[in-house]
Amino acid sequence: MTVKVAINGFGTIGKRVAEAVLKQDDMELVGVTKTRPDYLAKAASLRGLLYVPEEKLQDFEKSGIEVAGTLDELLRKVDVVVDATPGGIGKEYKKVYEKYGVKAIFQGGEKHEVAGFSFSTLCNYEEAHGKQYARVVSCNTTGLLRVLCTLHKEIGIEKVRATIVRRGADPHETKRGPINAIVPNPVTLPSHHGIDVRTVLDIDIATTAVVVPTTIMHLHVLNIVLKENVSKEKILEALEAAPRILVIPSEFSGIKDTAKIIEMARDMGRKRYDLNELAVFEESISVNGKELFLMQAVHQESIVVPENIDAIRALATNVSKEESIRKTDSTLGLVKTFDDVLKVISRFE
Ligand SMILES: NC(=O)C1=CN([C@@H]2O[C@H](COP(=O)(O)OP(=O)(O)OC[C@H]3O[C@@H](n4cnc5c(N)ncnc54)[C@H](OP(=O)(O)O)[C@@H]3O)[C@@H](O)[C@H]2O)C=CC1
Ligand SMILES: O=C(OP(=O)(O)O)[C@H](O)COP(=O)(O)O
Repeated sequence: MTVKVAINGFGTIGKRVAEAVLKQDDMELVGVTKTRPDYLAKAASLRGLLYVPEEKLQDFEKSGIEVAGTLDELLRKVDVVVDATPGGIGKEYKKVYEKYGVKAIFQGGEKHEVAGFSFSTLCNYEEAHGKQYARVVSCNTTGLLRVLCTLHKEIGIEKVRATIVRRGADPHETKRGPINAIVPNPVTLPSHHGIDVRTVLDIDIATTAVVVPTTIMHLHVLNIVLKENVSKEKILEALEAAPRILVIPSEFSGIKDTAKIIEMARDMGRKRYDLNELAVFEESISVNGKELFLMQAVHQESIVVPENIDAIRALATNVSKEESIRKTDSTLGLVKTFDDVLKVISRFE
């Protein structure tokens, strides 16, 4: 079965999910929507994929950008819509999705209640089968859950305390900051990230967050109390066996910060230097009895893309979790180990 997909909101997340859908042999990208007639709208129009809300038709006509139809027309043609509009707007669109009986996947900027089900592949893929709505949790929550669900399943987690160092803006965002400050975010504790984790995984977790002047990645400092004493080897074994977690051997690789991780993605030839994998610094993993510390980096613009593709399958098909991960990760070219990274980089021309 081919799942017909629409993307409402062709921005940072939407354009990446659209490209990922195009790579799936069991999905068809029917169209994407734009509200502003800019270069991305023009590019989508050249592919015959551009749909716009009815009240915006005139703006596109004036700009000479040809549209394939209205958002309502697009929704009549599809099985699933991925809503990647700015946070809070998806809630308004839900009424339209309901009207056309189309399944919808929302993003982390929406509240859990909008979908009533928050999704993270490694944690709850199977529970999504047959649902009408799902919300792919935000980039930070996706990064946290990849590690936490893996360790909870393998060893068991008693308690998590974490600090999220958030990037100030995405690279294209001109009007955000800070430019020269570290901002408590929020100053009253805890931050929303731990609360968001609990919409998927019922564990004792509390998080704090600060925003810093960088655009490329978030960084998490995790302190996890496990249910039993562990060794560093056991943690490494669990993380290396899990999909979408890339352990970075900082010592010999020379990769000791987020700038170097992004340089690695550039050397790999990743489009827009995307890194769908969660990057865990091997050197940071330290264990004392049941207590584990580690640091990990999240490429905020791309980490949720594989989860969106899995969410489409989980809602609209009977494909198993393992098969969906296999299809998604192989089509998007995800790597499992640092040796795989080296193999990709060594293909330089
Ligand atoms: N950026 C990030 O790091 C991450 C974001 N998220 C979440 O993903 C969601 C989308 O964020 P992001 O991609 O960054 O946002 P962007 O602002 O980059 O993209 C949103 C797009 O939606 C379009 N849009 C705006 N208003 C409307 C509307 N009323 N109807 C249809 N389209 C509209 C805009 O394009 P135009 O108006 O030109 O058509 C814009 O390009 C949010 O919930 C966010 O919290 C999740 C993980 C990471
Ligand atoms: O950090 C993010 O989400 P999160 O902190 O809610 O996990 C996303 O990158 C979106 O962040 P923004 O709301 O600062 O644009």
